[in-house]
Amino acid sequence: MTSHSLDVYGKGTAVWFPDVKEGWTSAQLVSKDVSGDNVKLTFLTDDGKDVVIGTTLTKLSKTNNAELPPLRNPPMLESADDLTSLSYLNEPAVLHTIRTRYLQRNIYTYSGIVLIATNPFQSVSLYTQDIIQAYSGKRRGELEPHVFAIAEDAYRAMLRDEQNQTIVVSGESGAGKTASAKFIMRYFASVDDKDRSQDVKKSNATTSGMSEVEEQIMATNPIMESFGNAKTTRNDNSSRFGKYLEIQFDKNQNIIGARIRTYLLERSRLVYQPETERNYHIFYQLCAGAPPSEKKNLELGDFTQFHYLKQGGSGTIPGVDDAAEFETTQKALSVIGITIQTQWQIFKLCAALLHIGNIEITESRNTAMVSETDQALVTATKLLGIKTADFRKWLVKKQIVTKSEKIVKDLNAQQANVVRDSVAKYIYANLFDWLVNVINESLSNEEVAKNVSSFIGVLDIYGFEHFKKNSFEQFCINYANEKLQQQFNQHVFKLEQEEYVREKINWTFIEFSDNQPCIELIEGKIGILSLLDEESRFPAGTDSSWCNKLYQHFDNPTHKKYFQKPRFGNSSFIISHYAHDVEYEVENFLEKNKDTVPDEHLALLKNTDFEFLDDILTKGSAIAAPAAKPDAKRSSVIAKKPTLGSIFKASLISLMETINSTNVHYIRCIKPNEVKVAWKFEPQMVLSQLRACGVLETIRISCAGYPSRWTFDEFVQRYYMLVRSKHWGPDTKKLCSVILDDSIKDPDKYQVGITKIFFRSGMLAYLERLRLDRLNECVTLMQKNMLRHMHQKRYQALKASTIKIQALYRRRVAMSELKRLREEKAAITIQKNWRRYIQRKQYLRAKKAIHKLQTVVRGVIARQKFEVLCRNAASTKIQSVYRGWVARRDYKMTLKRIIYIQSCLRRRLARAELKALKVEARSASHYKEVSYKLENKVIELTQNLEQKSQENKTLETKTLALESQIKSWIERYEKLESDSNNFKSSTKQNSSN
Ligand SMILES: Nc1ncnc2c1ncn2[C@@H]1O[C@H](COP(=O)(O)OP(=O)(O)OP(=O)(O)O)[C@@H](O)[C@H]1O
Repeated sequence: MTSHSLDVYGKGTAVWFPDVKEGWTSAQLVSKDVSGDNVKLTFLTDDGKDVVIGTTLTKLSKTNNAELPPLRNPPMLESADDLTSLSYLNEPAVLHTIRTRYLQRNIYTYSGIVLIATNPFQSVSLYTQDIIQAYSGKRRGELEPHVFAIAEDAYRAMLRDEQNQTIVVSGESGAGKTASAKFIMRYFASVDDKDRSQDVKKSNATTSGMSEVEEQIMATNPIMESFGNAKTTRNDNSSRFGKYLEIQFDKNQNIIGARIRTYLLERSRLVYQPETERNYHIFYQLCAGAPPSEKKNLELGDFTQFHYLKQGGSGTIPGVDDAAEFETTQKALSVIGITIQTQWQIFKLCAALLHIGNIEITESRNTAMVSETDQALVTATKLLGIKTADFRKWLVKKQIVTKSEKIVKDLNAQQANVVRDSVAKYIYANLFDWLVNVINESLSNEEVAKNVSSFIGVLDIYGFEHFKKNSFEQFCINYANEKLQQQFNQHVFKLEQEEYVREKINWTFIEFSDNQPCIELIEGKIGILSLLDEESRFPAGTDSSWCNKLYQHFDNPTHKKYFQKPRFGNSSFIISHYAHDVEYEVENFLEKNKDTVPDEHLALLKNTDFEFLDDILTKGSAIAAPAAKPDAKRSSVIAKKPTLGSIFKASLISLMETINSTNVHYIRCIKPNEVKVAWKFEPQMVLSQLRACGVLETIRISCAGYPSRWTFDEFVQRYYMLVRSKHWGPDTKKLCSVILDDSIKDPDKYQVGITKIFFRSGMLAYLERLRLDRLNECVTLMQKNMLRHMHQKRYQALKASTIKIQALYRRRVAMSELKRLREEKAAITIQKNWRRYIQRKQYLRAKKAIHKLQTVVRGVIARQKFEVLCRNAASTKIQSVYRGWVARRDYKMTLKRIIYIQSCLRRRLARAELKALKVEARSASHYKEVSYKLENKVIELTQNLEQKSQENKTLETKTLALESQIKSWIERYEKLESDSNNFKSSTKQNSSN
């Protein structure tokens, strides 16, 4: 973890403070006070508490700012799928990222070359055939982090580099190692590699889509789990052994075989299980699933019948049907090629072990006793094919061989129990080894071995363990983890430095705390293990004598860093492992290390009538001591039986040789909570595992170098805005240099390689802050421009609207003007017509007046004539004619009056109508129509006028006719007058005559 200058701690800076419950809690710097040498920083935590840090600049520079809280990453990095892309690579950042992702249901996260897998404790849909196919052919990083990506990576590396591969899966019990290893196996067995030529693809595929050998490899899982897994408090299906499975490929990349190597099977479980735990599954399966006849033969009953099965008090596992599991185991054994007959021999041996456990050992006067008729003893020896009496004898007695004689001594009950259990453990361990051997022979025979071109190994091994009470098992497990951690560190640094060299950047060797001294302390020539072996070989050796030797050798300043004697007591020692200090109780170390079975029992077992037992003892032992190099000086009996410690050391050395000859990939499984509840994240628990699996240590080490690296393209894409646009161009490397020169003043903070830029820790966060500031500036500028643009748009819209309104208004005014003009024109026309009409009327009136005058004149004349006629006593005819004329004239007058009145009426009507039409015409919408109407009215009126004039003409003609008649009447009247005159004159003459 690198420290950061005080400048980085600006107001608002997010940091982390340790928290008892959450591991770390986030806080923000709310005030920073630097006066002279004094520094006062006040932080406000997320849960509302103030934290004040008061220090001095001198102190800070001395401690390299160690007092300052670790910095929190910018939000965009906080759920990064690779921890190495975090700018501040510190413990809280790592924890927070894994936690954030886990709560987002992302169980996988990369930490550089490591895949961190956080157990979901729930079935997740991440392992379907579609997903398997999706990862096929993809490079790591192309898709979300996944166990398949690691498997694919290993496969591709094997093809590309023609190098064997190893995937190391580690983690504490229940973290998901076996689950991950099985997903990897399934991936290889069922992936359909697109790059593989069609003719070699799964040529001998079965109905499952897998080849026969792939099915066999998958079948190893139920077998190994039945015989090597058990229910523990931490995991219902806990593997009680380490396993390295080599999946073997031929030159066509077909899986052609497999080979299993196992490590340190927990033998003690066979004879003792802590509360709530179980023995190996196979025993419960056998009791639940064996047919009645077999049960009878093997004298089996319910599991509660057996001491070795009922000590934990937990015979069943929720959700697990042991009888059904028994069937699965049998099927798997058949798939591997173990005949039904052999299978029942295996089960017979298992039954015999259960009966051994039931042999009752009593004690009398400090001497162990076993009844001759003990049913369990009889059944066990019957099933094992050994002599009951001999077996009984060597259960309660032991033989001490000296140079001169053999002495037989009684054992007490406790010792006898140890002997009984050691025989059972020995047989079971050999059975287990034999099974592994058979599986290997079946999956990788000589023929296969000849064609193996490369392999991918999957190491499913127990992670670092530290409990309240730690014993031999934890010691071996932690020793293995020390070895693996060393390999991991070396690998990471090798890779790291290879990359620095490849990228041609200046680098100095990064110092890291190598755990070699700790390994040396354990496995060295005069190390803890060799002292243990030595003590185990001494007949008088005890745990405490061994412990004292340890103190003598290692409780000194030279070893202080890795070995300590506890302050109280003399029965334990502390080893400072890379992950944790662990205190080991020495009790039973020797016993467990020796794991001895008395020679008498060995001999007895060797002489068995049960051929299968003989077979497993021969083959099993062969595996159990592969690399043991017995010391020739030691007694022959002991030399034959290497200690468990030496076996483990030898197998571990061999494993490390294998691993070191391969290209290694790492999966660290994390158990997020103790109660096995889905999606529950207990930060403290995860933190301790991250420490234990070396993730935090690796991160700490990688921070010493250049932990963050970006390709030029990636870098330019994210940070191009940090420089002016005139620098932007297609040459990304050049642009990177410009950005870096401009942004980072201290050249030690980064290095430019051939394809990448390497940054010191914290630099990305710094660049992110610059980027954010720049974006904020841009945002302000954009806001300004946007506001201008918006106002401009609004102004333009307003202007356009105003112009439109103005145009509309003008149009409306013009329209009304037009309307007015049109109305005016119509009025003029009406007036013109009206005037014409009036003129016509006047003319007619004048004409009528003339006629009237004429009539009057004529009347006067006629009247004068009539008067003359009257006066002259005109004839009655003339008078009557005259009266008739008067009557006609009156009639005519009346008629004319009527006509006049009618025309007046019509005129009034026309005027009213015209007025109405005018009103109508004034309405805008009907203007045209009304004007048409008016025109029509005018036309109609004109027509009326014409009709009237026609009528007038008729009247005129009639008047003329009347005039001519009057004329004729006048003429006749004049004639009549002349006649009357003539008549008068004749009358006068006559009278004169
Ligand atoms: N990826 C996963 N998806 C769903 N469940 C899982 C996953 N990984 C682990 N588990 C669950 O966690 C349980 C414990 O896992 P597993 O047995 O693999 O742990 P382990 O690390 O091998 O433990 P041990 O060291 O005790 O053998 C499994 O039985 C399974 O229920």
